[in-house]
Amino acid sequence: MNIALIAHDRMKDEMVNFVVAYEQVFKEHDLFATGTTGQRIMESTKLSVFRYMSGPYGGDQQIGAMVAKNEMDLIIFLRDPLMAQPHEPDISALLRLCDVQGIPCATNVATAEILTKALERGDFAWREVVHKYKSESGEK
Ligand SMILES: O=C(CO)COP(=O)(O)O
Repeated sequence: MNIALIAHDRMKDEMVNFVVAYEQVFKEHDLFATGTTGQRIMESTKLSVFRYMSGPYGGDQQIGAMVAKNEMDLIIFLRDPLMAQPHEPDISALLRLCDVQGIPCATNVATAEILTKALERGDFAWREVVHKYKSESGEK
């Protein structure tokens, strides 16, 4: 599965602690992140993370492009609910695209934990059908 990990600055410690706790689950998957979040995760784990640009410089939009193409299977996006972000339109756009494509998206750690346990249990197997269809149909 393709999984995106994104955290705003005041949420980054929480993200790192979460990913460390579930490293054994995440190591079975392809991980993507915005720039700084990905760097922090790689510094604290043995995981390899494909890093897009930092969020304010377009990273949310780059991940959004994958979501638009139905290539992302799960998003964990620990948003800061108490601080306005300069790139709020990009954040809203990413969340909107998750709803367009029906992609599970956790915006707090409690939801992230439930979705990660579901991932571990194999509840995301339905996404393999999407990947298979896309590769067989040549859909871009
Ligand atoms: O701003 C972000 C998401 O909106 C996160 O970006 P960084 O991971 O580069 O800090």
